[in-house]
Amino acid sequence: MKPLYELKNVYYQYPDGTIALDNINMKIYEGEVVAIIGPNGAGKTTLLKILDALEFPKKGEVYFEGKKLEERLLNDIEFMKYFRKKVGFIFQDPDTMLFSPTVWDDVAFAPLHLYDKDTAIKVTEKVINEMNLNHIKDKHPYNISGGEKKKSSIAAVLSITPDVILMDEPTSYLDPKSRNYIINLIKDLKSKNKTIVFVSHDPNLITLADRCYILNKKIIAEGTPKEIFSNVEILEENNLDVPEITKLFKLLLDDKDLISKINIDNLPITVDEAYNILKDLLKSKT
Ligand SMILES: Nc1ncnc2c1ncn2[C@@H]1O[C@H](COP(=O)(O)OP(=O)(O)OP(=O)(O)O)[C@@H](O)[C@H]1O
Repeated sequence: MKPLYELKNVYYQYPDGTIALDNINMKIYEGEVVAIIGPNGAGKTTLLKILDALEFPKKGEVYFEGKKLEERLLNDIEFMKYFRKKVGFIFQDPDTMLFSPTVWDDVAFAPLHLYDKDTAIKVTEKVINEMNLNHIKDKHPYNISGGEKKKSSIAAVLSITPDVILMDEPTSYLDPKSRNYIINLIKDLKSKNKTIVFVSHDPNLITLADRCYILNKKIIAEGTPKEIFSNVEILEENNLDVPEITKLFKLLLDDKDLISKINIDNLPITVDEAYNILKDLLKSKT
């Protein structure tokens, strides 16, 4: 199967000399959910910008559907329209994405550029309803809460029904209920075979990924979320959060008196996983 994206030896340096990405090789397949984790300043946002063709590598190449993403290609109006409809980027800071007089106008902005007026209105209403934004649709985006801004900015991207969704910290600014909403949204998008690449520190979100990369300018590790989170040393070395529940199980497994009693292949990342392990363990003892 051909990858949707292929990055070959990608190197990116900002004009002030800061090296953000160094020798990145990566393939992303259609329908995959890929999580990017890494410490502050690791180049995660820069990588998403490169996948969205907002920036281009200074060395190396990025291919999308076999075509090399470069300025020349994006200057081709046909391709640019195709690509902007196909790939949506949800920025970390919703303020950078909301600029219209009302939330409704922000969600309608891209559809009005892509479709005829009636279709644009229909898709806008649909997303506003699906994302429960009716109560704020006539408000100015300055006058809504951080979480509502985040949801509005997500709606503004989903309104173009992109096949590929790039998300930078989608659960930041959100309370537990809204975080769960995003988790369910990602599950739903995954079930519709959307390709999702997200940057996050949230273990509940990262467990949804098929694959996970640790990035720190270079690719430090790649694997399933379970493989990555079981490697507590590599997480700590790269200044990454180890979920508390994972730490607890590591302590239990490191306890020589308990070792023979706990038999698990991978450390749990979430409370649900830990619950299932403990449930089986307790059942086997009764
Ligand atoms: N416009 C810019 N000009 C110069 N340097 C920049 C610019 N934007 C980012 N950088 C630098 O590039 C590096 C990578 O930044 P990037 O925003 O991609 O990291 P990140 O992993 O997303 O960080 P965070 O987790 O803090 O959001 C950092 O050292 C950052 O200071």
